[in-house]
Amino acid sequence: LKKKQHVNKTPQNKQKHLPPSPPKLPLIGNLHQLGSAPHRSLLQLSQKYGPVMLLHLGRIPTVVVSSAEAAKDVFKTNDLHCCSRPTYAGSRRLTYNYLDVAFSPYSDYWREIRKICVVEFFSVKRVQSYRSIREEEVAKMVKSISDHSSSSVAPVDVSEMLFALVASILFRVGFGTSLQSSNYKSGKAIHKIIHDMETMLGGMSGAEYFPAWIGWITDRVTGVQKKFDRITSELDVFFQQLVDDHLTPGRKQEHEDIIDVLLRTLKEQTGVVGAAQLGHASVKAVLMDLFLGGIDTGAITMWWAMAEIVKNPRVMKKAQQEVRNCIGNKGLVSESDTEQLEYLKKIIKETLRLHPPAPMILPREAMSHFKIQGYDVDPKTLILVNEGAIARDPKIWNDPEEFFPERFDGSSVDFKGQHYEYLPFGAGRRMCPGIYMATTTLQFGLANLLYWFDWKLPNGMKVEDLDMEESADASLTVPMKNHLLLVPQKLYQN
Ligand code: HEM
Repeated sequence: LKKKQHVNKTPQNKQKHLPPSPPKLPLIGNLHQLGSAPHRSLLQLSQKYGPVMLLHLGRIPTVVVSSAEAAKDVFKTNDLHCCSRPTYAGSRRLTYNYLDVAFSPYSDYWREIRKICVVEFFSVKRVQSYRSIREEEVAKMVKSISDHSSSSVAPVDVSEMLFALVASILFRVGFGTSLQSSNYKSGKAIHKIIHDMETMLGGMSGAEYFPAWIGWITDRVTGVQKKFDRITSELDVFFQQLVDDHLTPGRKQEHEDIIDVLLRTLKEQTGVVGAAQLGHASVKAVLMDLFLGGIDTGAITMWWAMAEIVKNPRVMKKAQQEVRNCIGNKGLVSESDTEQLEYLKKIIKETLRLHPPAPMILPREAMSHFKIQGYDVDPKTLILVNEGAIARDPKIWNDPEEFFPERFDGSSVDFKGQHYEYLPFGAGRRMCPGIYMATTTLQFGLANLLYWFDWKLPNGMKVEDLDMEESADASLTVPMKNHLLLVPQKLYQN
């Protein structure tokens, strides 16, 4: 009998053409080389070992990709071979055993839940339907900055303010509740809990990297697991309460929020009232994605954008002129106005190039054998694409370290996953579904900050003194190391 041929049969070890690897240590492999800012350390390693490297993170073989061509091999040519996510104890607990979208391995379930989310609440129509919420929340932020600036010359903490803005919008759109009425209340509290979760997920726990018995010991020693479990349970109580509230008969509904949409979809799909009970874990898992993926990415992008704008007075002046010419003395920036702000859009693009909030994208896992730039990749290999490094590659970008929004003048490069030199939202089947939701908030929030206020550094600080260092705590997302403190000066009366 002839043996069945598989298209992607894994070659025998000796025939394999594996990517170059830095030397590794027993047991930990190359883990010690990741450091606290993995996108930076991996860039340095790639300068020595090339744009496709094979590392061993403890027991996990990991291919690290740092060039646009290699990223294209991953996200376009071989997307179907590697569109799964690795399964680790931390993400399993967090996602109710992978009932979410972001961490779920590739499966029929993932295809179905992602489709529901994309069609039901990431669509342009649905995002636009939440416009009045964004307008109200931005107006509240403008008012609170105005009140502050009329009574004080002290700086405002722009970072926390932006966390509060994005979280307030997401809480109302997604959860049908206000941030202030939740336990988290402030941008500061939200920032802290998301940061804690992401640092734990980014660093993962010993159990992921080492054989089970050592992992168990390291986790006990570091206390990571205990903290992780505490926060996960706290969030579960919060999400369950939200689901229960939404099921209360006669509940007053401000609009159809994402929980309503999910509960309705579940009911329609099963056709049986009450069967939605079965799917509550799926609803909570999706809420967890929105909580983790939908707040800090946007807040961090606006935080970096404001820092770059203040650091580059030429850019601030040009952006302010644009928005003020467009709005005039109308006294109101509406969301439709922001569509015309071409320079502001380039500022956002440039911010996402120089400071992508998730510079390592999200890890993928190979499902079958395939090749990247001619190198063999085995099934179960972890694949990390260093998007942050590619977006600063001097072979692709002129003066890559400069913040220069004009580099996008007349350029067709966008972040929709077709330009492999620039992938702040990832690409392929796992690409971020929240792009439109995110960019709508970014444009509208920044347009208002630039229309209503001039922004100055505090205490006679010079732009050269503004510390643009990245935070280095091995988290999934990378904010600025220090909070951005700025003095607002109001230009118009509202
Ligand atoms: C500036 C804002 C944002 C950035 C830069 C960003 C970036 C990313 C990146 C890099 C990925 C991984 C893509 C891949 O693996 O190829 C991702 C996935 C994801 N993002 Fe976003 N994101 C943003 C905003 C949002 C928002 C607002 C939401 C929801 C409210 C969201 C929800 C998700 C989800 C659910 C996934 C997982 C998709 C999947 O695995 O199928 N993101 N995002």
